[in-house]
Amino acid sequence: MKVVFVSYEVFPFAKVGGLADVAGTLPKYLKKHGVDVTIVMPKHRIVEKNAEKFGYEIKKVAEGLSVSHVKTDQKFDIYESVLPGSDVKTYFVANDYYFSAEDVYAGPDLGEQAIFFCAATLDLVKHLDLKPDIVHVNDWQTALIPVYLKTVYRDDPYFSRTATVLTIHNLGYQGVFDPKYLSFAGLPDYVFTIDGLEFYRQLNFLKGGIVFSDVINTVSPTYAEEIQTEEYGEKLEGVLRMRSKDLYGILNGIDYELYNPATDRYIYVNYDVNRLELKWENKVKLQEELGLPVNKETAVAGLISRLVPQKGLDLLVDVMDYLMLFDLQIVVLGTGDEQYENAFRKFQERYPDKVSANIKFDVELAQKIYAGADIFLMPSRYEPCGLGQMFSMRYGTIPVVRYTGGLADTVKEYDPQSMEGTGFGFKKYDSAHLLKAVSKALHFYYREKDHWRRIMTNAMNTDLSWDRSAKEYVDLYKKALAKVGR
Ligand SMILES: Nc1ncnc2c1ncn2[C@@H]1O[C@H](COP(=O)(O)OP(=O)(O)O[C@H]2O[C@H](CO)[C@@H](O)[C@H](O)[C@H]2O)[C@@H](O)[C@H]1O
Repeated sequence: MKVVFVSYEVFPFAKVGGLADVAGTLPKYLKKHGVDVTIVMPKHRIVEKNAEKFGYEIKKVAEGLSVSHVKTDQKFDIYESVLPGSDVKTYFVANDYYFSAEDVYAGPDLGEQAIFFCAATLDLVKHLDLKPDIVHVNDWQTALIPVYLKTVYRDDPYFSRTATVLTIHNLGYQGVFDPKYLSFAGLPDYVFTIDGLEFYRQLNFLKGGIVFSDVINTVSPTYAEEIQTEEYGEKLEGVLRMRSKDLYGILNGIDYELYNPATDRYIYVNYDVNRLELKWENKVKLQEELGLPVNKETAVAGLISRLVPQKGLDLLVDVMDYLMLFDLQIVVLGTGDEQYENAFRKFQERYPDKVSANIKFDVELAQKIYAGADIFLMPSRYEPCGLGQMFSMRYGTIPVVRYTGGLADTVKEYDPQSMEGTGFGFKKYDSAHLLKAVSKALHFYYREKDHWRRIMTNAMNTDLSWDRSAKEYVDLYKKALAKVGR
């Protein structure tokens, strides 16, 4: 089975959030399950900058290609590389006007960029003669591809046997633009209806993907259910309910080779489930590096996140002063909305011995926190899957989460009777409940050390690898093929 996997972010070429992790890992595991997969992504400026750091080469394989259907004179080149740690070919759509901003989501015009990328991807597929059985697109930036295929390419024999799969990593980002982009895209007017891409008189790219893809999935079973409700549906619950027969939930995994405390080259000291004492050496080194008082006994809670409303940070901000009454250090790593960046900076000023606010994007420091912290905070308002809690469990760092979406599917409340469970959490979106969950975790950390060890062991022994989920994607591809009569 031939799959073209399309994503706006792919780690390590360019990463902003969890989408990049998935796009940089799932294809490797699909390959292990016999799928012939090729990745396509934009050649963002950062891609070349990351080459040396992450040890890959990138070379031009075609140039000056026109983009079909789009009303533009801009041409594109194709570059090629191989996903590090695998033999998965990766192709890049290169255009200096659209993809040369410092930041992946800056650039001249996100709407035009996405349109250009989607249309160019289909030209790239033909130019390289990739003959895909499946085009697998991810999130709104790539969601127009199924729209193109089911409209202007409808009668093109090259794609007549190609099925489409849309994975929704985050319904909170839909790509909503002025209707005038439709003519720029060269898409027919008839798609601009309530059953198509129209969304409150605007154009909604993700909605296009939901309507036109053969099958759709989200990144956890719980989130697949939640998004069909008003509370989590982000105004798309109606169309998602209409497609519910074709809507699935497949839990993400994490890269077990890259994220392994026994071999991770970014962390201070390697360890595993049988050498947990070494984990605390990571804590001490982390405290030193961040200028916090060094004390192996003190509980350290980490938070690594895009600093946006989705992540439930208002709950944390709300209870920070109370949390500071505990013997607890809090290490934050993130960038995002100014209000949260400033809030955490202020807490660091107010509690310099207890709070370390690292307002930056730093993959190495992230690993050091996953390894060095005792507790990982993830009180999300909603969470399609969440990778942070999985990385932290793999490193024996106990998650404290709000049980929503993928957090509910991956973290199990610890039960001291059965000694089963991998973390602590709460359901109601309320800061008092977060406070209670953190104090429960601290109770076990300080007073029930045997139990704490057991929770760490349970967390580290949980299977969060991609193996299981990659197989589910293969089944999903088969369902998509059945939809096009194959
Ligand atoms: N400042 C920083 N420095 C270094 N690393 C940082 C960082 N800020 C965040 N990260 C990293 O970015 C990733 C975040 O992934 P998540 O899945 O937890 O959330 P995100 O909302 O981005 O992803 C969306 O897509 C994924 C993939 O499907 C879903 O799991 C998730 O629920 C959905 O919201 C992690 O690898 C984390 O370590």
